[in-house]
Amino acid sequence: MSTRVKICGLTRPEDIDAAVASGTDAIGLVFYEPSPRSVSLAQAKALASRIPAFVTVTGLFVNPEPSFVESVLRTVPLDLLQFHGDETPEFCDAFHRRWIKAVRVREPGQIEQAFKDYHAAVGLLVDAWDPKRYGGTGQSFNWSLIPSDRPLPLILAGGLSSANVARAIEEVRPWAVDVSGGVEQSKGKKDATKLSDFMKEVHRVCKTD
Ligand SMILES: O=C(O)c1ccccc1NCC(=O)[C@H](O)[C@H](O)COP(=O)(O)O
Repeated sequence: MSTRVKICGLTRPEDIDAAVASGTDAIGLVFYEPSPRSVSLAQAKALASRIPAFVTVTGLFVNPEPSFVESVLRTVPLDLLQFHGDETPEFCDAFHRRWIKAVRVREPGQIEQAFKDYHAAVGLLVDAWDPKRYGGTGQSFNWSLIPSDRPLPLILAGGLSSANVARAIEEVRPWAVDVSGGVEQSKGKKDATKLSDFMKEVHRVCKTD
């Protein structure tokens, strides 16, 4: 088994370099101002320029204005859009880019419904629900709510770290895992040791499988 990894919420050049060196498959840049991990267009352009071929540059949005997404796309070479709010399937599909949709899981049946509603996505990201925040909460959720029948690649997020990612992969068998807070020293600043420990755990559990 091989589980892909996306590291989300990077804001510093040195964290991009560490994430790329660790072997991550994708990097997430947050375009959502209330987040402590939010990046400006200029910052994002500079960060993206450090990311080599075959590492996916993902732009994360929460209920954006279409004109904002378009302005980001004109400036930053994004490979993939991630919609982490209450966007409709039609909205997500309007930018002529590949996209994934995040679902904040709080009740049974929600993921099954999202697979139907967002069938045009290239993946479904499942994250913890929180009453106040859209994501990056550092909280996990009840993985037994994740169905085994998955019409789209499933990306597991929410409260992952080197301490639980191996168990998460064994129990959930996701296409990919997504981490932010679990590899940070403080909000928006990644920790090179935590990052490398996280990747080692993913590679260890994938090798033994
Ligand atoms: O990272 C943020 O601050 C954020 C804010 C608003 C919406 C989404 C956000 N992050 C989304 C991600 O893809 C995170 O990686 C995911 O929520 C998991 O975060 P964590 O539980 O901290 O690993």
